[in-house]
Amino acid sequence: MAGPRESPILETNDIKEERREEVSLDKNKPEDKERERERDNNMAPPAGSSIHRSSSRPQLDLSKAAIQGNSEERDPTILLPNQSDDISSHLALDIGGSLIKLVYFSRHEDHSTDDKRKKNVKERLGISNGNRRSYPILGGRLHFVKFETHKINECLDFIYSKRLHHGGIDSHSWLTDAPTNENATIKATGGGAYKFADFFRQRLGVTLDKEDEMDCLVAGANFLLKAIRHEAFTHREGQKEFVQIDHNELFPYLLVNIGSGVSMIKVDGDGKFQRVSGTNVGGGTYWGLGRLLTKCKSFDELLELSQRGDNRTIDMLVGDIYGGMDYSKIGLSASTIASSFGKAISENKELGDYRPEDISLSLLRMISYNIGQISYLNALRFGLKRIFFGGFFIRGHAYTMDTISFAVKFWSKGEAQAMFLRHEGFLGALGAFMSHEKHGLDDVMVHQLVERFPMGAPYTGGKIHGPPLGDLNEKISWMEKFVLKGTEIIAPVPMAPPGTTGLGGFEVPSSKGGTLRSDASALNVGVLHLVPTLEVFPLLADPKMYEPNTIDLTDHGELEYWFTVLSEHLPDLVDKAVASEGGTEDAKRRGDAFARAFSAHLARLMEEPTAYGKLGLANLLELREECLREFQFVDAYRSIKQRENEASLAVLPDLLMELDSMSEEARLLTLIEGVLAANIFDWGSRACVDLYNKGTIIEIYRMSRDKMQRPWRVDDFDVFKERMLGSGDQKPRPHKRALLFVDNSGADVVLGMLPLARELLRRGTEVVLVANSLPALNDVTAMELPDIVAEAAKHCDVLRRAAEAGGLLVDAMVSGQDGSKESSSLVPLMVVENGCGSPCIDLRQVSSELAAAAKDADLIILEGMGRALHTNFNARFKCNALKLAMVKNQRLAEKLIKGNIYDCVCRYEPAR
Ligand SMILES: CC(C)(COP(=O)(O)O)[C@@H](O)C(=O)NCCC(=O)O
Ligand SMILES: [Mn+2]
Repeated sequence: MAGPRESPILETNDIKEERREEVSLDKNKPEDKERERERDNNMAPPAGSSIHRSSSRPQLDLSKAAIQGNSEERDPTILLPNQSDDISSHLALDIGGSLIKLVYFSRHEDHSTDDKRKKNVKERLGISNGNRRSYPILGGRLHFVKFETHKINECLDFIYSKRLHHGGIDSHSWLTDAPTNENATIKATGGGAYKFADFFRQRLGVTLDKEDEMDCLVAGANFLLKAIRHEAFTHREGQKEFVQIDHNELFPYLLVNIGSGVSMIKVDGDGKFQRVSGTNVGGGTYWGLGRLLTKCKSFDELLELSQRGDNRTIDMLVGDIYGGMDYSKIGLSASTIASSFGKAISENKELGDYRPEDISLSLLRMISYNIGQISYLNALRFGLKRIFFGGFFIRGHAYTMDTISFAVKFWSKGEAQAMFLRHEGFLGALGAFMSHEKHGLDDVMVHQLVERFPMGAPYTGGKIHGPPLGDLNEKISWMEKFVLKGTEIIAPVPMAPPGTTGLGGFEVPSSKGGTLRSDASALNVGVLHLVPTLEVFPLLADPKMYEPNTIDLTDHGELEYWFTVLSEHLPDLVDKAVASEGGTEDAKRRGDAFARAFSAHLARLMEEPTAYGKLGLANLLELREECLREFQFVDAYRSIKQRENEASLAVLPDLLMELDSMSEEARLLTLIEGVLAANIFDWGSRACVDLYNKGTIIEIYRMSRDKMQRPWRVDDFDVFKERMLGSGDQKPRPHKRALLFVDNSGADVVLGMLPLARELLRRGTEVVLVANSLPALNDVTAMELPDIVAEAAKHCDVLRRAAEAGGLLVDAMVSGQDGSKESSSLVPLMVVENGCGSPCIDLRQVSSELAAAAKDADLIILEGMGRALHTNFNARFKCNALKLAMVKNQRLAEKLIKGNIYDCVCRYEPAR
């Protein structure tokens, strides 16, 4: 492979053009002044971030960061207008004795278009930053990669190929056209920051800016524990359980970092810590001794071996001493290790007589127990109850974690708790990254980070093929390669070249027979997307207690069932996706790669459900959409959605006439029935898709409505009706504002939710239609809704006036036809995006637009299985809430409502 100096620089002319445009912004030209002003107006600082620009040190300045881009785009952008020229702060390194850990930040170019809907909504909702957008994904991402230290050249090649030493090839920004800055610095910690300083200078022309290792470890751990929801977990008897850590109760704790050696640090706060102990018996000891004793070629190989080992052949157990008996008086079972390697003294055997597998396991247990015990003693010394273990010795290895947990539990008699970190090996590197003054990361909140698990690796066969991470063609051929090999893929997230350890490589032999998987240390850390505009939905009654998922996938039967459902749905989904892109050869290739990638994710999760953090059904459904987007399927159900919208809009006038002829009470019931009946149009449900072959949309809609019979399986309609219409002479005050979380396109939104919205508007309630930011199945998106509303408004004065008042019909030429001239109130109808691209909704991470709309809302209506049943069924709100859905899955119906497929849920819960 070419050395760093000779590596080609990957750059296209287009990129250069765009950069030039940005660079040429001339403050003296009037049009440029205008652009600059607009940019300033459009980009408000992310909520809660304190903004300073450092005077001299390199930094990643997130102040006035704005998410921009077109929602059709794969990688929308975060624009960092205040980013200084020196962007070497994109990268930080932790160069340890065995491994180099690398954390880097990437971002993407802006291609924003102005969206009138957004501007209008923001004006109405009083959001000042007129152009701030939120997406489930965006251009600001933190990546985690590692290399073996003795392969430092690979690390340098990687840094060079991605141009991380002076900005990053992903960051097609106005900043990166600069030639390599000879004064560029890279933050680095670990002993190698000293040892390899000259090497980095010679090879990359950069200076390593050294940061203290302990400072970095603590900063990294504190960041992870505060900013990432499912970071810490316990591990007992092979079971991982994520622990929710309250920020206010985080300190003090003991941080045990197990690298080559071991450090034990008492952490009392941000930057407040003391190294209280350590041990020289650590990861280096295991690897060093193991290498001598087993002839293994790598740490991971040694760990792999241990998985097939039996330490009883070497360790002296209590039972060996007590004739197979427990020593129960002091609480020791016969299987307890009395003396590690103790059997070797009493037997007349040579090294070659022992199996390397057994040696490796014995060694692993010896070192893990020892570390667990010393950690416990130090926790005891300072009265600490929580011990977090980090460092690459652990490598997500179940046996290691179980052994350490056992030691801590055993010696503390259950008083202290051992916890592990998903990003265990990256504490130092993250801390070094954070050490850049005011790059904004220290202000990041849990809800602003979204972790994604892309296939993403551009590497095969141990070589960097470039272009770097994210290139579609590379990904596809990478997936195809595994077809040719005819191998089962069960580790979908390799992110570093095989030959490095931990994160990657299908090439690494499996611990389980012939299948290919990432090595034993499968770390499963994804890419962290920073989305500063995400917020917690303000109407949640108790955000800390909120759990979006209803179905618990830790139940293995449940997990198996949903995996089968999703796998069986896959061929049909691929057909739709390929057809949506014109059925071209390219689309077929991508479709195939998508199917493989998603199956690989499923298989990986089936093997280890907690591999990507806590797993709920919503995560699985979202993963599928994300995976489609990764292979650039913009909207698989586009044409189905269009067809169903048109068919439904054609019958809307008749429905509205029918409704208008009814009494108030009958109308409300018919409207709710209509919503439930129309929720049958769900292309994610196997049963429903089978139904669609049996008739036209309108026929199915009629059939569904005809079958509506009260009482529904969950039926709170009468309570809702009372709140809406009152009882006797008492007329209740109308709701001020209702948020309607809409679901599917076609009849669902046109014949179900829009007529309900119209009723609310008529009663003087402002209505906000809340729709997806990005497509998911046949769900309607916020981008599509204004056109649908405009069409509907042609047949309805109420909708037209409200949509005009809400700024939805700026361009539409609409004239009313339904003759319902009554109550010409000017309550607005608005559309906001929810910040999601999934059939479900996690209300801990919604768009700032939705959060703003929620401020004045006193009624929310959640519609559909995804939003009201799979997620949020148990959610409680500060305002009145109505949950409406038809259950289109037999198993869910039985489990959730003890009913049957096509049963309905109308759950009304008054404000808490
Ligand atoms: C994906 C869905 C949640 C979408 O339902 P919706 O929110 O549109 O009502 C639902 O179709 C579903 O759970 N499907 C998988 C189960 C099945 O095929 O029966
Ligand atoms: Mn849906």
